[in-house]
Amino acid sequence: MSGHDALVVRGLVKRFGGFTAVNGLDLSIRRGELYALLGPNGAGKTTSLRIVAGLLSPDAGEISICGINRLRDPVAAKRVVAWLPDEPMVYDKLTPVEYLDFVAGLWQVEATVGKRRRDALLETLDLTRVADQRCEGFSKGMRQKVALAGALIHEPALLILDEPLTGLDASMARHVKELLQERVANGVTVILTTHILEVAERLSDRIGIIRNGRLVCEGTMAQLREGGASEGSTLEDVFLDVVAREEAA
Ligand SMILES: Nc1ncnc2c1ncn2[C@@H]1O[C@H](COP(=O)(O)OP(=O)(O)OP(=O)(O)O)[C@@H](O)[C@H]1O
Repeated sequence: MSGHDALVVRGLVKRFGGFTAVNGLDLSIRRGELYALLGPNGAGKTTSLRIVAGLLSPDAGEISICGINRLRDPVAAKRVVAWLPDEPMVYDKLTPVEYLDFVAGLWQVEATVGKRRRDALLETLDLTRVADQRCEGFSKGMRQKVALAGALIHEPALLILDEPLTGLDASMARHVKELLQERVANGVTVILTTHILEVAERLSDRIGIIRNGRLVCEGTMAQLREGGASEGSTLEDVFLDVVAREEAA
């Protein structure tokens, strides 16, 4: 495995009883890349990424995160990765400031550094005006942004987001997209799943499509078009074409 890649996954398998949700997944994602992992419902995206984030154990396979073996050195791997689920949990009784200070403390971020990062994240995500209000009255989108700030406070090298834009209004979605692009410009690797294909098309450097727990197609938008789609086709056209071809095979 290459120590230079943000993520290398080889032969990943996950079974739930007799059902194989991830079936020999291979992925290589470079540092500083924004990678969109797409696939139909139930394709195995969340399961695969939960394994990478250390929340599930695989039945087979190898995972390297920034050169760290995920399975052999889980504590070191956990320090460089952040996982944001589609319905993140934030503590209702805490304010965003208290929540971010708490998370920074868990990661043992030095206090002045943590405060600087916290204030910058609150500003970028347009949360400053609610920074001292308890999260209990917050909308889903606001909670998602607080959780995203929490995921970033220890400055992970690899950020994995499951459906980060679902349920966000246009302005909130823009803040999140800008934050992700800014992180990627600074060398952070971002992997996201989304069913909003225009977002994947516009934001990502590369796109992978999985079906039945396997990678069936991967590349830049230009490369995906070369794979048979007509000139000017959108990611939605490519995606539907790939899935239809796989189903027919
Ligand atoms: N804990 C579990 N127990 C049993 N089956 C599971 C479990 N978690 C996931 N699965 C099954 O594994 C398959 C893959 O699920 P997963 O959530 O990874 O798909 P996904 O690609 O993220 O789908 P979606 O786009 O709908 O979120 C599905 O058939 C799902 O029902």
